[in-house]
Amino acid sequence: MFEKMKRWKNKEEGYEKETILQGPIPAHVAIIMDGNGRWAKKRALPRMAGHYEGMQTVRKITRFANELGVKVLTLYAFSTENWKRPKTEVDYLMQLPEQFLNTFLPELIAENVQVRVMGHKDQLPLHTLHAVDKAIEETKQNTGLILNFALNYGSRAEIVHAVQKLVDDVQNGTIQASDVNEQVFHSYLMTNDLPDPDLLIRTSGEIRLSNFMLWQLAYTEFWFTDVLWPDFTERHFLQAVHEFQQRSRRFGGV
Ligand SMILES: CC(C)Oc1ccc(CN(CCC(N)=O)C(=O)c2cnn(Cc3ccccc3)c2-c2ccc3sccc3c2)cc1
Repeated sequence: MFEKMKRWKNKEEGYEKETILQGPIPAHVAIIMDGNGRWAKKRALPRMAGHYEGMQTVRKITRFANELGVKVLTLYAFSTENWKRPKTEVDYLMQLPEQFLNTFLPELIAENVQVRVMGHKDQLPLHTLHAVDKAIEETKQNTGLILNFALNYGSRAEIVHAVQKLVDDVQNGTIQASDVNEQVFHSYLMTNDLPDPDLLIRTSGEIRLSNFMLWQLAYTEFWFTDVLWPDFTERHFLQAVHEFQQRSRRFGGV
């Protein structure tokens, strides 16, 4: 009994922030944020309540990742195509970024966070686009955590677009076909000035990549959890980082 208790205690201790800070902190964490709708349904709430709670979790985890010393946090708001959603929900979703930035931008600036967008922001409604461009502009000098939102992002489209640009450059003589290697190819991707993710987290029990960063995740540790995104806490984030530390220790070993 005592042994069991001790093991359980150690398990608990494994996730203390102080313990985690003694090990390697993943420089780039990518999160597929999934489960807002299910969270709302479980509580017989409208789906928008799930998105609102999901946005609160974005705020909480951004703050915590920055505290831990994570360098890049890439967030993919995994959402089925908007055309499948009722108009009220799409309208709500499109105003959520402004609400998020209006209340959180001052804190992001104070925390030296740099807001970035990866993907096609031009398809956002003008009012959303203005809020996003303002946040990018007002934080681009910051040198702390890079908060990178994947918007209207698809990895295969990103790779095809990189190939198209590469072919153009070979044809117009900018580079020789023989010069092309993995580093050159990476420079044509949207993440060309970011390190590959060290840790990928996906919530709500889905075990899929959903066309997300397929090239960049080649050597990334994956951590899946049944926890729904609105229920995701700093403690879950610590569990994922602890797991990452356990694995990278083995990676170092033979
Ligand atoms: C710089 C950043 C703050 O600005 C933007 C951020 C995102 C978008 C694109 N966007 C909303 C519009 C759309 N494409 O549906 C989504 O990707 C999308 C789809 N579901 N959810 C709900 C959700 C909320 C929280 C977690 C997962 C999903 C979101 C969504 C809406 C508002 C916020 S705020 C922080 C995250 C977030 C996510 C546009 C601008």
